[in-house]
Amino acid sequence: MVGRERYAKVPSNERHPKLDRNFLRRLKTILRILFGRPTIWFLHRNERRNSVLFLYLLLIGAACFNEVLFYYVGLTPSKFYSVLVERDTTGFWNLLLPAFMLLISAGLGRGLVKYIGGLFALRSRELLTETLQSRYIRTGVLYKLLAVPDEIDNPDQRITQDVDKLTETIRLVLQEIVITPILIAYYTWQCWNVGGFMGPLIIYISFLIGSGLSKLLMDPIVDLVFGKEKVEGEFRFLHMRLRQFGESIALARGEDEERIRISQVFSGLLRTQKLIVTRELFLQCVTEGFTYFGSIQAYLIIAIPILTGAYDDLDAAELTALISKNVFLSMYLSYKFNVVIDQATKLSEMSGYVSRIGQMLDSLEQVNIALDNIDIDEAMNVIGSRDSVTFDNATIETPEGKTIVKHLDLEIRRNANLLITGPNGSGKTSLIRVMCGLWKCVDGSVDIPRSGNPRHLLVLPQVAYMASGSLRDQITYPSILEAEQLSDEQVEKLVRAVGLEHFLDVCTDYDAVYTQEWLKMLSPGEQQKLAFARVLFWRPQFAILDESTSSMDTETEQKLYHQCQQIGITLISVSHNPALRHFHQQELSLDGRGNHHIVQIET
Ligand SMILES: Nc1ncnc2c1ncn2[C@@H]1O[C@H](COP(=O)(O)OP(=O)(O)OP(=O)(O)O)[C@@H](O)[C@H]1O
Repeated sequence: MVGRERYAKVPSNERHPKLDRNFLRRLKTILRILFGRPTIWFLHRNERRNSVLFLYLLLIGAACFNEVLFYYVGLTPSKFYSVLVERDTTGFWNLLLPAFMLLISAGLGRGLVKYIGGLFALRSRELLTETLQSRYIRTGVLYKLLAVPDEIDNPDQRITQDVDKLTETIRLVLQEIVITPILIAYYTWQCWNVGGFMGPLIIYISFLIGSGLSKLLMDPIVDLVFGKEKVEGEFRFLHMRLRQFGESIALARGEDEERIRISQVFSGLLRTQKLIVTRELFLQCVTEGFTYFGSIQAYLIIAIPILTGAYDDLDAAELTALISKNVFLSMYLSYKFNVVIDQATKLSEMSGYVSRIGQMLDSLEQVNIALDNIDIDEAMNVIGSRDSVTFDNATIETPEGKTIVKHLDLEIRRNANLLITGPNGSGKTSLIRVMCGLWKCVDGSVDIPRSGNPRHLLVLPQVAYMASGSLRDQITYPSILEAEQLSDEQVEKLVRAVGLEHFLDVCTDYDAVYTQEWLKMLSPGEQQKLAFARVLFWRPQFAILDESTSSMDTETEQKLYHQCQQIGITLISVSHNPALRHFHQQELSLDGRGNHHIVQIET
């Protein structure tokens, strides 16, 4: 209950992510997924979380080492100035080899930091994606999240794209957040030593002005990045629909209409992107402006002690070397402050992604907690059962509150097939949703064979679902394990039984995996036939056929119904086809206004 209260309100209508407490809470949740909870011993049992932690520590270690190398690279010019002003040939040659070695090491170090950073981002993506998927693709969650459109927009985009972008920005921010403060402290101390307190003071003041300006310019970008990701999702969704319904659109000559709609969404997307680019221009101008100012600032800083006589005792070579060293130190210090400002841009992008992933995690947490606390069957008013399907005084409504049926008392015993009829929209499929636990009764209960086992209850919808997989997988769906047991002879027997023998010439490899191709290899009627092979394979106690033979030729339809009867499968059919009536013993007709009528069918 505590957990439920904590996640009680998912701000689904939240549109403007801010760097506020909500952002920090969500970031904490995401970091916990990546690194786990902090423990006394630092490390925990989950190997993959350990590896993210290990990669992160390695990244920080490599980045620190690289900074040490960079420090020596930065001091090298001052040494060259010193020997060149003195015209010291031996000193010059002695400097050359170590300088080259240093440059090569620094180059390698930089590459290594990027490489480890890449591995860290990849590992983080793996953990975050798998966490989201395991919470999202779960009984009771997937349908709920997709069925309520306002719950979460484009979950697919959040998992496939936003996670990737988030882990990339997290890598950059987490790397700099540790390294930059250490470097700022170190270079401040060094600058102070060379140029006195005025040096760091000037740099700090210019940083404060710069960061104030960038904060001002950053806030609107956060909103825009968030909005852009949403429109990006809509744009991709419209293109996905084009691919999915290409034939229907072509038959209706709807291409112009589709293009106009997509162009409208795309224009909106471009407008948002243009705004982001424009706003980022100002932010970039401030950032870059401060970078250039840093180079002049370095000379201003060293001018103070030189012109006030603090270094009058140095000769020309020593003074040149000192100027060069100071220029490097103060430029690098200002550069590091610019990195801080730059991180602000990264943070603004990150908050957009944290918000989108965080929202999804919140919604999933809320649904998952509800599922964990409640017995699903009981929550759906579906009681695990005996040998029949029973509606006991069941009143069913759509989620919008439209009454489908009131006070339904009905028992479907084994071998007493039921035909559900009624006009379109009267609620025939809704009854099936209730039988499968997707919707719940508002009153009364439904008693069905224990859900989740295709040997007890199998449902075939009107639009056959072609799973991604092999021919073997299609037949044994939803069980991959069963597919591994299915022999070639069984595959051929079942495919022939549903009247698809010609397909065996097309699909000769029963283990070849197809995804989209199923929709092109088989017509809608053939897809229904292949889906029906599942009924013959599983031989369930009850099969719910929701117009699942409507596209088949009459001969095959009759043959398959006859076969089910012979095997002893109890059928619950939704159909408008009077030729199927004689396969049933009773008929439930709905009128669409909440009334129903049950009649026994004479055979
Ligand atoms: N996911 C949903 N969320 C909310 N309401 C829904 C949903 N699906 C269907 N409905 C509503 O429930 C009513 C019944 O729909 P249902 O699909 O059960 O009808 P049906 O009798 O199977 O229709 P058809 O004969 O056209 O297949 C419809 O009027 C529709 O408005």
